[in-house]
Amino acid sequence: MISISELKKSYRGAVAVDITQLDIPAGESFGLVGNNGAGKTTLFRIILDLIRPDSGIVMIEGANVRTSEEWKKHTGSFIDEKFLIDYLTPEEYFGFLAKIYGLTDQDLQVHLSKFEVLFNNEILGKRKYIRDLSKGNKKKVGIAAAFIGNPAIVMLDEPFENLDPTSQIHLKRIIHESRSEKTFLISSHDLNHVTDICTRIVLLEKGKVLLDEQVNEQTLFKLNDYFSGNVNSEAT
Ligand SMILES: Nc1ncnc2c1ncn2[C@@H]1O[C@H](COP(=O)(O)OP(=O)(O)OP(=O)(O)O)[C@@H](O)[C@H]1O
Repeated sequence: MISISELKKSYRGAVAVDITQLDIPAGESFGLVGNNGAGKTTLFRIILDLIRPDSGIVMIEGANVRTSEEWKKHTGSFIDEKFLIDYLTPEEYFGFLAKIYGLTDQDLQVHLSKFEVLFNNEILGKRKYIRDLSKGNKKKVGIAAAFIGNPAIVMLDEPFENLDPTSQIHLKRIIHESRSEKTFLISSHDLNHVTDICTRIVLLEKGKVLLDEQVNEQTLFKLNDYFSGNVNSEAT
């Protein structure tokens, strides 16, 4: 369970995140949507203790992320390319993480085999440094890394961005297959994908929760209306 209370973050007086209460139960596939600048990445960064909020608390499994290290053992994430180590090859990077999480070489091979189709023969065995991979392939490395150690919680910021359509489909399959055993937090501008893989959608506007609902047959229509400007905030 992730519990967010009275969370506020502003930059030079401009609100980036303002959330009174948001609870994400274990096993939920939580989708976060919102226009550019709505506060999605800021929220994810605060949850991961990468940014200090002005006020408020984020708890993961009962541990305050600001003061505990405990949550890190069961939280995998990929927010952006800064998570990667550019001067390593993907194999070296995965091996480095495997050591941190106490995986054997065999464990790591089993893990990576789940990403074989997504990797499309472009990631492993290429003797390329991560810095020389395409944006989409870097994203694949980061996503596969987020799953290392079999974390109970996986947070992915815009995972479909820069992936070709085939890779997007493979990534959706990977997420679908592990939905029963993990809590996912996924931000995305792709309304079709996010409503397809998530069980709950939260729409942020100027840092505030504008819509919070279990995905149903109306959700995609509502979101399309909102993003096409057909409704105002109150009507959503
Ligand atoms: N380091 C920073 N300094 C100043 N303002 C910031 C900083 N980081 C974020 N912001 C501001 O906070 C607000 C929320 O930004 P954030 O990146 O969280 O939005 P987002 O929903 O992830 O947007 P996008 O869809 O474009 O990725 C924006 O107004 C942004 O300009």
